[in-house]
Amino acid sequence: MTELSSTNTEHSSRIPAVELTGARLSFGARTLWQHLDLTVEPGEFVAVLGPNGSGKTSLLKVLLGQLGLDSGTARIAGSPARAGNSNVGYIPQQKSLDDGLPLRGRDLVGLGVDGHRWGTGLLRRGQRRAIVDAAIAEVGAESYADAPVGSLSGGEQQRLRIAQALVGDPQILLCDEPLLSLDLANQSLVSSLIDRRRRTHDTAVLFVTHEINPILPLVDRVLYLVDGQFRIGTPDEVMTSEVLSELYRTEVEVLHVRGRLIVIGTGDAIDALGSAGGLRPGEGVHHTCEEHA
Ligand SMILES: Nc1ncnc2c1ncn2[C@@H]1O[C@H](COP(=O)(O)OP(=O)(O)OP(=O)(O)O)[C@@H](O)[C@H]1O
Repeated sequence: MTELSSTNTEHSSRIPAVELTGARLSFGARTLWQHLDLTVEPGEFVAVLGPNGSGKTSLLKVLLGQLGLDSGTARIAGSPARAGNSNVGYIPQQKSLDDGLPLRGRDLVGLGVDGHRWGTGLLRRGQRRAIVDAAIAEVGAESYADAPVGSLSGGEQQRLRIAQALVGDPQILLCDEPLLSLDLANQSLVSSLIDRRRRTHDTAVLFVTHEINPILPLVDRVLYLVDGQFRIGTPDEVMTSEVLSELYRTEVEVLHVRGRLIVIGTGDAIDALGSAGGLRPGEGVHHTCEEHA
């Protein structure tokens, strides 16, 4: 397998937010990915792309300590990946919250406090409230934080989920398609909240998406998974006709149209969305690229 890899030299002396070494994950006879080496530096924004079933969510589950690797290691901020790690914030795939759910916005955010670094039950009520209020303010959700979550729009719910993921002050944020079913304005708002967090707190971001165009200006590197193969590199290294044709083992064309990339020939949802790229010259491309056999 050929893989591209790159390192962010700017941060090279710090403990990586994520380190996967020789990682392999399979279910039964099917190997989702193997020989995966990925180091994500603090403050780095990595987009995880690939067709349905390529193992993107499973990768997040490994980092969340919910799935074990078949071989290799997964480390978060220098320690083995484990469940309940307060260094990890997680924004799960968006599911609309039930209308009748007896939960206010601030209760949803508060769930992120429990079991985190402050320890369950150790916080005084006032401290807990201050932490939750700060997270709500960080995403600008003050005006609806006391409303039942089921009554809120998708964009409002998503802001609260981000607050919930950030309330534990994580060093890494794992996002599973956080823009799904949001309109363009909310996609932009949610992406910029996540981007602001990594810039102000040096939080690393692993962002699973089928739609790279809305986040392309933010992306440092792409991990592109297809049918057991993968490539890692900057968007302009990975999002090319040559690399994607090799990955998909069929002719794939990447077109630059009005500042976006349109990918033709992959036969998956990315085609239908008419996106999967959108390189803007000079943005987020500061890495070197090496090839490994
Ligand atoms: N616990 C499990 N047991 C067996 N197979 C599993 C398990 N979890 C995931 N899989 C399979 O592994 C494959 C990868 O699943 P995963 O959810 O990681 O893909 P994905 O790339 O996130 O897909 P999508 O883009 O559709 O969300 C799928 O074929 C899925 O059915």
